Amino acid sequence: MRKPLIAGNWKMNGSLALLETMSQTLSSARISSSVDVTIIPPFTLLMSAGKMLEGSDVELGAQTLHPEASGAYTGEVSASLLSECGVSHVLVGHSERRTLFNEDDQAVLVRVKAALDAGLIPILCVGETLEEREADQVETVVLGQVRTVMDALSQEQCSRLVIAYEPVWAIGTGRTATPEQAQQVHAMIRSWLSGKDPALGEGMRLLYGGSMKADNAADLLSQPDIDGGLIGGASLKPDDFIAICHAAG
Ligand SMILES: O=C(CO)COP(=O)(O)O
Repeated sequence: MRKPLIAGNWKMNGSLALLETMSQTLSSARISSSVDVTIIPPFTLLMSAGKMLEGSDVELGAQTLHPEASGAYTGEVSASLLSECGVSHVLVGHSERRTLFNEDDQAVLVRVKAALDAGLIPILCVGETLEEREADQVETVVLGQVRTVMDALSQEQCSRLVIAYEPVWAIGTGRTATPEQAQQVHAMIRSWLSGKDPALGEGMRLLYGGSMKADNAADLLSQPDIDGGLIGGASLKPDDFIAICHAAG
C-alpha cells in the first residue's frame, strides 16, 4: 500500500510571514497520519522552515540543487547544505528548470544522483508539452525522461525516488488534466517500472501536478495510480493546501 504524499512547491513565492502562517495552520489541521506532507519553499526560507517544522510530521523539500558537493559555484546550493536546513526531499527536473534553466536529462540525472548520495529523496518531475501531446508523443517524452534516470541507477537507488507527472500544459494554467488523462499516464509509467522490477512498480509513489486544487484533488487522488500531488499555486493558500491534504487522507 503506497502512502500518499502531498508536496507544496512554492516556486519563487511566499515569505517568512506565509511560512509562519502555513506551519501554524498545518500543525492545528489534524491531517491524517496516513498522508505524508512536504512543503517546498524557496532556499532563503529553508533554515527557518526547518526550525519551525522540527518535531512535526510535515517534511521539508528544496526546489533544486547543484550536483557538486561544494566549490566555486556562485549562487548555487548543494545537497549537504540543504540537509543542514532539515531538508529531506528535493525537486529535480521540474519543467521550469528544464525550460528556463536549460536542464536536460543528463543535468537531471546528475542532480538525482547527488541527492541520493546525500540521503535526500529526489522528486523526479516529468511531463510533456501541449505540442508533444498533440503530436501523440506523450509516451515517448514521458518514458524517455523516466528512463534516462532510472536506467542509470541501481534498483536500490530507484526505490528511493518519487516521480511527479506534471503535464507542462497544466502547470499554472488552470487547465488540469482530467482524472482519466492523468491516470492513463500514471498507469503507463507504473507499467514501465513494473517491467523493470515488479516491486519498484508496486512501491513507487507517482504524484500528479498541474493546477491541482481543493476542488479537483479528490477526483484526481481517487485514481488507482495517483499517489499524491505536487501542488503549485494552491500550496500558497494554507486552507486550500490543507483541503488537498485532507482529500488525500
Ligand atoms: O508546477 C507545479 C508544481 O510543481 C504545479 O503548479 P500549479 O499547481 O500552480 O499548476
